[in-house]
Amino acid sequence: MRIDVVTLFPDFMRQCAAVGVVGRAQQRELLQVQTWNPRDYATDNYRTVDGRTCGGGPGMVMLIEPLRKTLEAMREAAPKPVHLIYLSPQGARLTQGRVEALAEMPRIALLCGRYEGVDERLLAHEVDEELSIGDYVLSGGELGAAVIIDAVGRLQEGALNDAQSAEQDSFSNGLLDCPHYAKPVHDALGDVPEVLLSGDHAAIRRWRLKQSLGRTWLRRPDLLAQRALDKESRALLDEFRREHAQ
Ligand SMILES: Nc1nonc1C(=O)N[C@H]1C[C@@H]1c1ccc(S(N)(=O)=O)cc1
Repeated sequence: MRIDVVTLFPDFMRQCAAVGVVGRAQQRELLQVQTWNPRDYATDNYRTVDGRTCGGGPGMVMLIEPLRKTLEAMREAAPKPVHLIYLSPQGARLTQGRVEALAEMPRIALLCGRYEGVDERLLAHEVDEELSIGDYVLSGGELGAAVIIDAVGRLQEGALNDAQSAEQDSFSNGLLDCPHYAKPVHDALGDVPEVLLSGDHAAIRRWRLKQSLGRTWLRRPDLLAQRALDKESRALLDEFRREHAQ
């Protein structure tokens, strides 16, 4: 998979994509992250990429022309058609479901706004999708781009080894993940739950599912409402609720 990033801070984006699982995915050529700096496509002597917002008021807006030239060069750099995503608080909220869909695409591009954002005409003409990582305003879209690169990059086939399997991740099955423990079995902070030491894999699976259901019920009931539960899950959640009520 190829991810192109249009950003005024290419070094920052390259560093974000160079570490950990995503960095390893790039080394294994499972993922390619390519940055494009609109300042390289500004034609005036000052390499201007922003302008005053029309109608007055504070703040600057990213100009059309440098971005249009940047996107043209980005599209021409590789034959694969590109799905262009703009990071903004006005976008649809990023979810794991959307991450999984994006991870299946051969090529996406991430447009990172700075200042007050990007000229609306450029957005209307060029952007395929607007996504938000949360209901707050950042100083740039780069952190949103980094989130997408990480969430999508780790899902590339071969990026995670067995110990890091994505299957158990929170949201991978629409539920929050269960709690995890490592040695020592006994600690001043408490003991590892007995069932995890039992070697009874069926009991461990049931315990983990019950904990996932219970945590989701306690912390994110909205996720539970979106999910049909099978007979086993309903029974385990009822058990968790009864124990929680005691
Ligand atoms: N939240 C976010 N999720 O992804 N990106 C986020 C973000 O805050 N980006 C900000 C730098 C850029 C920006 C873009 C658009 C607007 S605007 N005029 O639409 O309000 C304001 C700020």
